[in-house]
Amino acid sequence: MTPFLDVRNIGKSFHGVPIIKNFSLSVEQGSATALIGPNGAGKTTVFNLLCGLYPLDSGEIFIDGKEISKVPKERRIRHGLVRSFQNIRLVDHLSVLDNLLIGAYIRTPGPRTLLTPFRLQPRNAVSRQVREKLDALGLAHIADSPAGRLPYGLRKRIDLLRATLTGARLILLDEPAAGLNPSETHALMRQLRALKENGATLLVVEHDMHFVSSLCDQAVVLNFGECLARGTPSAVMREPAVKTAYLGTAYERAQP
Ligand SMILES: Nc1ncnc2c1ncn2[C@@H]1O[C@H](COP(=O)(O)OP(=O)(O)OP(=O)(O)O)[C@@H](O)[C@H]1O
Repeated sequence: MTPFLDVRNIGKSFHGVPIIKNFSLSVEQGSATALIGPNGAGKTTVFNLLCGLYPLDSGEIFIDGKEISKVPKERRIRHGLVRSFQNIRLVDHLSVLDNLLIGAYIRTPGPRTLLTPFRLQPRNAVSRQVREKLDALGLAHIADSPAGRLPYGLRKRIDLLRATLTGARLILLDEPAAGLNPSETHALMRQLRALKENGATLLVVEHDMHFVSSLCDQAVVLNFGECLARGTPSAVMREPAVKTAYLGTAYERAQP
């Protein structure tokens, strides 16, 4: 089976220093993969390369069998690639519904539709569909609230819903659980699992290994820009090389 995301031997240097070295990654559709590793390992750089923020020095990236290595960053969304950032990027003074309409209208761009989110045209079928999506998450009651007034956990979920409304098929998540309390984490987890069940493919950078184990089918460990281990989250965390990378050689010496 062709992987949905196929990253082949990518490399990137900054100022002559190799940061990502011959890194490959294969992700099946409808699965969740965690990209983990110690600070400075290169996780964010891999995300930036996937999004097209930096050009690749070497290697290729395919989404659903199509090469996107040279597709400009703003066009990658057409291939179903979206990124949900750790710092939420909602428009605070707009309502939840209007924020979501911005996501939904990215699927149907054009001068006429671009005006619609800002109430310059009558509400239409898209708005009804977006309300239904909110309702399905049990969030219909916040549709008309200004996004900026919501608690952080709800803003996070709206940000994720907006990303999915763009027609996203591959969602990159930057530390989704950071800053959430346990009940917010649980609600976000449910939303992410539902996305997976509906066929979305998730790639997650996350330090919370409990979250990773609950959500992800595979974990890929990056260290100094290279793949150190891959497998199920629990299997990779048992690997001595991974423990050493996270905790230093002192950890290994302390083991019986
Ligand atoms: N634009 C850039 N120019 C120069 N060096 C960079 C650039 N982006 C990243 N780096 C360097 O690349 C290395 C990897 O950084 P990156 O942010 O990808 O790591 P990370 O695994 O995401 O770390 P963390 O978990 O701390 O966020 C670091 O040494 C960083 O300083």
